[in-house]
Amino acid sequence: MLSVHRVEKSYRTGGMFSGRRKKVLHGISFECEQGECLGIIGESGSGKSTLGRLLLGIEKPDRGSVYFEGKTVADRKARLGKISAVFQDYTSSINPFFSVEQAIAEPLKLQGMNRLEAQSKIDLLLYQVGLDPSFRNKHPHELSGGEAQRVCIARAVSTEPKFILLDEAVSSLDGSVQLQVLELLKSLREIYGMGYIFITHDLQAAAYICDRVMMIRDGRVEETVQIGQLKDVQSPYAQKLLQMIIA
Ligand SMILES: Nc1ncnc2c1ncn2[C@@H]1O[C@H](COP(=O)(O)OP(=O)(O)OP(=O)(O)O)[C@@H](O)[C@H]1O
Repeated sequence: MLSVHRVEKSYRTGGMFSGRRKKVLHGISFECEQGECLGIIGESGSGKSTLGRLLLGIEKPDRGSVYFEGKTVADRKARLGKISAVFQDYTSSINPFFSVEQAIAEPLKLQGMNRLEAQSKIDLLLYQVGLDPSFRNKHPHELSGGEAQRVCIARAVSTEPKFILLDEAVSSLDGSVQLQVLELLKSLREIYGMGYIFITHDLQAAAYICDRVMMIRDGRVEETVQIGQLKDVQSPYAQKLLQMIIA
């Protein structure tokens, strides 16, 4: 379904005229099946968000390729409405001048849905993410972090994508709100059957929601493991991450 072949990415370092580059991703390959929740975990700076941007097709790899349903994600048509994303920074993810209704309606309009259909879809989505209809006319500054992230999730789900990329989507939320949003993501996955790519530095959150986790270190895949086999990880780095949860 989502297939990544030997992607490499580097960025220029030391200013515009510097020839120096830092390699961030070193030949990463993996696959993610329809309906699967794959966690991508690693320490800060390991390249998780860079990999996420390549999966979304918003940045191109220097080498290698990302295919979704057999087509390259570089082709916007191949991914429009089929892959969506929720980021950590929910406050800047929503246009501050938009009401909740307008924010959720935006991707539906892009898909050509008419106003009447969009209205009933927004009602359903608000209900599914646990927000009552009075939220329709609120603006981002009137929402708590958890409420704003629910709006971002409603918008990401609105086009019924095959995949949602969640980049540190619960990391800024308080413990209990984080758990509520993870529960929400689980229930939406049951309703819509979509897959998640769950990028996080938090192995505990990944263990809660993912079927499988891929651990990356310095831009390389260190180990990939089914959640049920987490305690049997082999590499010292994976064992260290595991120890951090147990401790
Ligand atoms: N646009 C960019 N230009 C230059 N360097 C970049 C760019 N994006 C990322 N990097 C560098 O690539 C490396 C990996 O960054 P990335 O954000 O992918 O890591 P991460 O694992 O998501 O980290 P975090 O958990 O802190 O968000 C870092 O050293 C970062 O400084």
